Amino acid sequence: MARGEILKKLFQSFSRNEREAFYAAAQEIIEEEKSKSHHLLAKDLEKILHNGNGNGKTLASNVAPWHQFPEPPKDKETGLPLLEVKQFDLTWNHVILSETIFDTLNEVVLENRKQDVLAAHGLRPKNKLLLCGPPGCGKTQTAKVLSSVLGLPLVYINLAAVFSSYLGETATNLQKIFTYIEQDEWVVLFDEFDAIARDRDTPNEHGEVKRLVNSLLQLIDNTETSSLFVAATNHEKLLDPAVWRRFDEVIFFDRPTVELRLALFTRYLAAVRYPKVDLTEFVGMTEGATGADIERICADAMKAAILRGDRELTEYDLATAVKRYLARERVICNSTNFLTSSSNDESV
Ligand SMILES: Nc1ncnc2c1ncn2[C@@H]1O[C@H](COP(=O)(O)OP(=O)(O)OP(=O)(O)O)[C@@H](O)[C@H]1O
Repeated sequence: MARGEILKKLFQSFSRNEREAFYAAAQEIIEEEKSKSHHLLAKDLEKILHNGNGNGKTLASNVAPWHQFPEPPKDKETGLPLLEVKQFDLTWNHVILSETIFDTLNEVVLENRKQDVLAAHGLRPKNKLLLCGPPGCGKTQTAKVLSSVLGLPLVYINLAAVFSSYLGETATNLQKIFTYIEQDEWVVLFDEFDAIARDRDTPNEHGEVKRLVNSLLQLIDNTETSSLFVAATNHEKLLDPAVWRRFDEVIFFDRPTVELRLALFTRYLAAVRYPKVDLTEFVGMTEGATGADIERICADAMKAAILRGDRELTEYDLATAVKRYLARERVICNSTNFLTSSSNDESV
């Protein structure tokens, strides 16, 4: 329909208070912008239409849900979905990162937002990121924030689940995933990227696995969508160095420094008052803790204060929570040492 006609429909439906007709006309405008490849404008309009003034209420709450994502593909053997689609409403305040990582990610966001401008100069944005580092240091959280700030849904793919015991089936699963992804624009998170390399050390399988990694990276390179691909791994050393080179950016999420631990404590205690607590003491006691550890310590301390009926957190609450964390770490460390030494004994 000509643009003038759609605009007339939009205005008429508004003046007659016909919500469904208004919604339909607005949707037509969004589709028209998409067909002109004005994807960012279309996304912005969609957001305004569906989230209104940010109070979470949908304009057309009595109409069908705004965005029905297509049904995810499933693994033939297990019948389990190969991916999940999620939407988040997070900002950069929801992840505590070093300045260097933040700057790199900001650059990636800018390039992806302005991909039309780059394309006009024959350039493409960085769209393949490899996030490495120990568990609980914010890799998944970063992918969620990236999807939020780019205004795109997050497609979550756990590669450990995709890698079927039959390698042939794995290739089919990857193909199914990319057929799905090509239907729209997303941030795509391949979690446990090392699953490709893990437990497959027989010479034959190794060659096969290499082919799979290459085919996955080729699928990413050749995809028609302008999605952002993020791979995350806790075991980057298991990956072939040649794989690293295929990513536009490799970002290492290390355990947080003193400054970052202080920022994490401050972030995760934001909901309570603690005027008599000196956080630096606890920051010092938690060297080696991850973001997830500090989040748990803060939650434990806050729960203790709340259940006691206090509105203020005390030194004692935090000290108890930190001690509990340290004890837990000792248990984990001892049992890992025990498991390692007994497996060494067996091999002797
Ligand atoms: N840098 C961080 N800033 C803010 N929160 C963090 C950070 N790191 C971890 N967290 C908190 O810990 C939770 C777990 O972290 P996340 O899942 O992002 O870790 P991960 O590195 O992806 O670990 P895994 O490899 O086990 O998936 C997050 O949901 C978040 O609440």
